[in-house]
Amino acid sequence: MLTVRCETRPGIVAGVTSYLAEHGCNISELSQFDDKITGQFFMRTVFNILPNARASFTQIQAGFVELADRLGLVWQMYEADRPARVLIMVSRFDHCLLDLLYRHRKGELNIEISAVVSNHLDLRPIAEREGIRFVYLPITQENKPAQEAELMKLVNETDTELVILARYMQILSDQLCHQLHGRAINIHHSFLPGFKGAKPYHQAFDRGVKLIGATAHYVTADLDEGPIIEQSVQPVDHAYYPEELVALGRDTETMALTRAVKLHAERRIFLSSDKTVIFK
Ligand SMILES: Nc1nc2c(c(=O)[nH]1)N[C@@H](CN(C=O)c1ccc(C(=O)N[C@@H](CCC(=O)O)C(=O)O)cc1)CN2
Repeated sequence: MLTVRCETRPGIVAGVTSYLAEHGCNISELSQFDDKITGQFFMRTVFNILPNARASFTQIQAGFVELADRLGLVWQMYEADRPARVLIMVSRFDHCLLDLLYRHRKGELNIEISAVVSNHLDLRPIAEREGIRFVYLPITQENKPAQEAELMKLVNETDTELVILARYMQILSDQLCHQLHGRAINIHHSFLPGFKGAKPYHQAFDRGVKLIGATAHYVTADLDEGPIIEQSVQPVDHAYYPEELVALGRDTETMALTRAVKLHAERRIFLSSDKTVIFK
């Protein structure tokens, strides 16, 4: 797989596809977007190296540098089926963790789970039952910097590519958000931009909405403001009390988060300033 982003200009698609064809590759998937507002160009290509190709993946990767520099590309080339290494952060709610573990076990998510990290012990049995390392990092205002440093040490030691906040209920510091820029996904239990912060289902009940939802987004220092990846909604009516909205919300949350993780793991998402470009 090859992902590319750059200032838009003629000849990028032709240059890239010609290079791959000349090196004995067959393109099986190609998506592109030319953002006329930002002047940015995005492309994702899936290709296979034909049996009679004279170049190996490593040689194709190395040979691409000259073309990429000439076209001013920001690019990455991957072994398409290499799983993305993820670390899952949880607090006390288990529904998003259980759904991710189930989809992973069923082979629906091309991920490798390096650890489950929590500020509570409630969900340790779930992780241990799956044979996944569980790391307990309780958070207080006093120990937050030290605990976040422990988290980053774990992220680096395990070569984690994506941190998933699966209803993790502590606010990450600005420094940690900067360190995890573009590689931390949170599930917010409302249809953003509505009902930010804590207790969105009670806010929804008080407002009398007819739809509730959940939003998976990249984590930024601005709470619930990160670039949106996936949203899911469900119809409700006057008969849904807050506890019923919470119960229904478990469906929208798991659906939005799992889809977002799948899109990230398949390298289908590009960050474009404070928004996303996604090739589904
Ligand atoms: N820097 C960020 N950190 C986190 C974000 C984010 O968008 N940016 N999202 C949250 C998840 N979340 C909403 O989706 C959320 C979680 C917790 C709170 C909150 O007020 N927490 C209290 C403590 C609550 C507790 O201990 O149970 C607090 O931290 O003071 C608001 C929103 C995850 N982190």
